[in-house]
Amino acid sequence: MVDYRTQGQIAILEVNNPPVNALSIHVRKGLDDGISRAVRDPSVKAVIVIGKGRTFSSGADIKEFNKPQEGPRLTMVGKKLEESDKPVVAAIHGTCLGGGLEIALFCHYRIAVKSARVGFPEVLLGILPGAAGTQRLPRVTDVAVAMEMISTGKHVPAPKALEYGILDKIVQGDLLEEAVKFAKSVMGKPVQPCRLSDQPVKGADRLVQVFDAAMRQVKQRQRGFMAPVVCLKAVRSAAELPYNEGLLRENTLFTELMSSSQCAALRYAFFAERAAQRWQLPSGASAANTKPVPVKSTGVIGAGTMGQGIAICLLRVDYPVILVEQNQKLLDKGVEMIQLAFKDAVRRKLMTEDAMRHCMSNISPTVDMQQLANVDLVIEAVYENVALKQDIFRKLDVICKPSAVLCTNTSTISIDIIASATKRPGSVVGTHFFAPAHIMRLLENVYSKDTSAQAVATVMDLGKKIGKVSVLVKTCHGFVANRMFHHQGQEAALMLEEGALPEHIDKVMEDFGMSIGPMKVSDLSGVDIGWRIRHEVAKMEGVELTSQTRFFRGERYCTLPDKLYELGRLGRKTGKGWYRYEKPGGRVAMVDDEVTNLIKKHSAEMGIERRGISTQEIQERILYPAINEGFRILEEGVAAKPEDIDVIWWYGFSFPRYMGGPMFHASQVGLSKVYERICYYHQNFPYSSHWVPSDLLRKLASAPSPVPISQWMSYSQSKL
Ligand SMILES: CCCCCCC[C@H](O)CC(=O)SCCNC(=O)CCNC(=O)[C@H](O)C(C)(C)COP(=O)([O-])OP(=O)([O-])OC[C@H]1O[C@@H](n2cnc3c(N)ncnc32)[C@H](O)[C@@H]1OP(=O)([O-])[O-]
Ligand SMILES: NC(=O)c1ccc[n+]([C@@H]2O[C@H](COP(=O)([O-])OP(=O)(O)OC[C@H]3O[C@@H](n4cnc5c(N)ncnc54)[C@H](O)[C@@H]3O)[C@@H](O)[C@H]2O)c1
Repeated sequence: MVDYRTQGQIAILEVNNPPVNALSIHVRKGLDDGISRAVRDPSVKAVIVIGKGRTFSSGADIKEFNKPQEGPRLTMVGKKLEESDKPVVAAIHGTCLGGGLEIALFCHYRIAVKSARVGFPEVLLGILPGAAGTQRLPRVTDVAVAMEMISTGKHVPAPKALEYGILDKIVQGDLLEEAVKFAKSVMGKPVQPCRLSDQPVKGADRLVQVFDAAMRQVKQRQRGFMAPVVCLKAVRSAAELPYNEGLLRENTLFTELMSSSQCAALRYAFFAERAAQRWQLPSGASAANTKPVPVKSTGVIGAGTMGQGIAICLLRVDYPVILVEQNQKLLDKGVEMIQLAFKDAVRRKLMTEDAMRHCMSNISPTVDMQQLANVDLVIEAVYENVALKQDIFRKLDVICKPSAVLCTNTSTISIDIIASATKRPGSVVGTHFFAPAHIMRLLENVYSKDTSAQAVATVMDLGKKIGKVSVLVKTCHGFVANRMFHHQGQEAALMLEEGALPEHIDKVMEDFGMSIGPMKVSDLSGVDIGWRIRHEVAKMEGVELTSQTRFFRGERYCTLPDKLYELGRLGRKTGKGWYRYEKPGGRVAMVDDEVTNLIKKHSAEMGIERRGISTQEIQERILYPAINEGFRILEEGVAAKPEDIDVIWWYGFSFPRYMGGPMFHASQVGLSKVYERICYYHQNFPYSSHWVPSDLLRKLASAPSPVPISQWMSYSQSKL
């Protein structure tokens, strides 16, 4: 796990723990033995710590977190490195994260290649750097930088780390050769000035202002999330206490966080997200045995809200995009909006002017679908209308080359239905982006009964290339995300007519931890989207939905969202929806009396006496129907595992990751309790089928002891 060798008077400790050199027990032991041996050996005059493979070190081994600590502790190993009288140089490439950076900070010098990145991502796991990181970083760089890095977990590129004083030098060429040269240059120099534990905290005189400002930011950015707050307190203690006392304080805070439910949720999230990438089809084809179609050119059909965002995603990573619209006016508008989004990114320093010009030069706008003849992959993003989508796919079948992957961004329509319009259903696959498509990280990829493994591999790979988190699900109406979210929308509307207001519902859910409440989400996606879906379904079933409709498909139906749509209040894009915005496309949601009056008038018309609705009721009526639907989705095999559902919620709906997603949340609340409340609402609202408890939930809730989330699927299969 750590190879020890000498090169002249230099000892080299090479960490070798693929794939990312996590500091597992054998690595800590290897480093401990290695430094002792180097210190003992009189012929050794300097030491280099370096990582083999793709990275220096990704930090502590997260898989060891729930187990009793064995072997030397990281702080003990670090202390030995620091106490060595022979200079110790950390030679960094790839990533140097968490415990990896702590090890580097115990070394007397740090050099790195330009492409390296350093950081303390512990906060994203709900903990803090617990091997002296909170005490040592503010001694090597300014306390403000330390607070920012530790409370956000952001990776810092090597040139910035050099500027911050975290690195001593950036080297070019072979890292080990450069490290040897560097080690020779410091051989024999006293190491005492390089021991961070002896250094004062930098910028301690500004501690109070820096701490207050950082705390304000953290609380505003990440409401309810404990770890960043505790991280800041730990760094503050570095400036307030002597080094050894600071270490004890860090340890106390670390232990507190490590045992929290938020940390458990975030560890779950870390592995769940990676597990989602290991997709498998019922045929046995999987990520491991399927190659994607090479994609060099792309097409997007529809330059509306979603088409624009999707095109931006593709252009940003250098894919040429043929953008197709139904007429020149809408095409020009779409291109203009894309340009505006890029300009905004330039203004916010997220890209350079040159990069923007390059992206724009890669768009070929057209109203002629024939231009798509040679593209490798097309994404359709026209209105949510079955006949229209089928017509488009019929044409694509004729126009596109045989190897092309034909994707649809439909948010609800079964991929089977769309694919059936072509003679190559194997090439048709859902790529469900979330609004705003160039910002939201989720890509819900959807396979039909015919989708080929290669088409699936292609869209999963595309997701990675454009920086999305992809989750693969089986087709059905609404897939996973919208199928679950739909019930939230229904319940929210029903609560509005019973007595709640949009701002109440949003406040409760935002206090729960959602970054924006469901009514604001509806405004963001567009009130027309839901309207189109409901009316499309009604049309297919030969039903006319009117302002008087109270039941649809045997279910209680609330016409409020339809009334909003009929007023032209389509959400942010028209500057009015459940809220008022400063302008069309505006972001600041303001309570609008017109909406309050509309809701109250609607309740009166429906003969409903409005009542106060408690926080608990709002929370449960928003979350539990979605959770119940999540269990049905698992029962039907639409999602392969609960973890996939939770990934969809973090990235598609900004569900607070530190609460683990709706399915993990249910497991924390206790399935028997969740089941009991769902039964209660089912009794009270018998005309809403989303309250009919799922069989899988019932089975798991009645298990003799709680079934861990990782075993839900195997438990349910064993009970079939
Ligand atoms: C217990 C008491 C300790 C007290 C002391 C505290 C010490 C310290 O302060 C705490 C920490 O360091 S906390 C740690 C702070 N550090 C972090 O939070 C860094 C977390 N890691 C990352 O951010 C990314 O993995 C990298 C950027 C390193 C690589 O990204 P990439 O190239 O896209 O690759 P990828 O696909 O992401 O990973 C490849 C495989 O490696 C696996 N794995 C990865 N890291 C692991 C780890 N630390 N561990 C175990 N496994 C880890 C990963 O699961 C995956 O496995 P799979 O079976 O193939 O699925
Ligand atoms: N808006 C969302 O939040 C969201 C999220 C995920 C998925 N979706 C889905 O994405 C799709 C598009 O939604 P949107 O919100 O971008 O709609 P939109 O109304 O903003 O844009 C649709 C665009 O398609 C164009 N179009 C229609 N017929 C066309 C044709 N024959 N050829 C070329 N272009 C044509 C329209 O002119 C329009 O510009 C829908 O299927 C929707 O369900 C929307």
